[in-house]
Amino acid sequence: MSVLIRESPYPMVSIADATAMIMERAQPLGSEEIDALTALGRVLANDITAPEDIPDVPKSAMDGYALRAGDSLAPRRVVGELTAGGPSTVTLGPGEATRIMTGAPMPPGADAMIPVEMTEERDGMLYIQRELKPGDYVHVVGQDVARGQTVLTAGTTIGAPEIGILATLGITRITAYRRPRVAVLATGDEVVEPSELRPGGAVRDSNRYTLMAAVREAGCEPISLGIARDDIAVQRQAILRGLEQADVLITSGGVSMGTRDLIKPLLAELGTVHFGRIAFKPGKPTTFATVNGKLVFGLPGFPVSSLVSFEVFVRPALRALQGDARPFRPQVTVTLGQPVRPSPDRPEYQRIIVSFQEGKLVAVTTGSQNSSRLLSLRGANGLLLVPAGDTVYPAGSTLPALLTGPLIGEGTTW
Ligand SMILES: Nc1nc2c(c(=O)[nH]1)N[C@H]1C(S)=C(S)[C@@H](COP(=O)(O)OP(=O)(O)OC[C@H]3O[C@@H](n4cnc5c(N)ncnc54)[C@H](O)[C@@H]3O)O[C@H]1N2
Ligand code: MOO
Repeated sequence: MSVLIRESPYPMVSIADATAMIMERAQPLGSEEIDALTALGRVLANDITAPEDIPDVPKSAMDGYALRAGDSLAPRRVVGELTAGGPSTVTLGPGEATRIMTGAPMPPGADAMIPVEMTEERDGMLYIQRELKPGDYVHVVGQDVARGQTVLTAGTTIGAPEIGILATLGITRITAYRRPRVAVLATGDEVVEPSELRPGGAVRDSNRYTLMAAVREAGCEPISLGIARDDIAVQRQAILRGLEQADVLITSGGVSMGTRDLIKPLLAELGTVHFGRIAFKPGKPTTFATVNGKLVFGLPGFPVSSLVSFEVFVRPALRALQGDARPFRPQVTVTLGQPVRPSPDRPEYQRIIVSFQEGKLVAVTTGSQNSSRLLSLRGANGLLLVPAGDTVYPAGSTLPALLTGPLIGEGTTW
């Protein structure tokens, strides 16, 4: 029979030290050329400079008439019509105007335009109701983008506007950081596939599916390594298989003090364990190692500990590996909408719902913060940073929080 070890050989590190140990090893993986117009969610590896002015010629900003401002209020002869994309057939002389539509290039000779609402046209003549200055209602060359301007910087995550900017400039290929492949392994004799018949006392594997979804949300490619039972040879083989296929390995379970908690000794055998315990709740036994330069995270088995440890320690690393210039979630100050009891021995990341109310970010917790209660993460858009202690924080006091999802609000009210 194996023996229970009474004291962990791993020193308890602080959240800040754990983060520093991870982030110094989370360097971008390299880059590749990809299609720009389908690059949603990818991270740019190079700055993008505009190769041309947008617009490249002066254009009409409205539907109306192009004319010469110097002709003042005198009626003009209407000599043609210009549409966006149509042929440019007109050159304006003094006393002349041409109909022009929004987005059509200004004709030679014209220096302003007037919207149709400010005009009348009778018998081929244009009458205008106000004086114009040169440049009025004209979209000038380079007004939207100037040639040579840096329009996007390395480390930017491509969203819808960035795709539009690239399309506008005719940039159809970009260099993006490679997306990390992340292998996820569940461990435990009691853990079964959610689709299997569950023997009494067994636990369905929620962690692997939760973590793979979180990996995808973090912009990476998840690889499932299945469930490894609590056997050192089986787990060793699964870890090695994961490291062959992936850039990062995440395991779930088997990191605390039980006789079947095999992950820490295995990682120590295969590589270097940088820390094996964090003064942090939920997720004290979270373990970080490197094996042949690859990052390995041993996350706890409790479902909440697993996902909160992922959010706090793994996600920033995954964002940094793909070159994100801002790998961390934003930290804000929230006002408590209810009293909050701290954990006596460890700083705790309580799951909260943050909403914007009367000019303040107000946080309420998601109910019981038990490490096994996955419902405490349902609907949460933040993690409240509660320092260790004995004194309850009353409603109305303020604490720092990480925003992990969109703020709750009522939409626009004017
Ligand atoms: N004597 C001590 N015991 C424990 C300590 C300690 O310091 N001393 N730490 C506790 C803390 S804190 C945590 S967190 C847990 C984490 O333990 P493990 O990572 O070893 O997790 P397991 O024992 O394997 O499992 C814990 C719990 O989670 C369930 N589980 C496991 N895998 C999955 C999965 N894939 N999907 C869903 N649920 C899963 C498992 O059945 C257990 O109920 O240790 C404390 N113990
Ligand atoms: O760190 Mo454990 O997650 O407190 O239960």
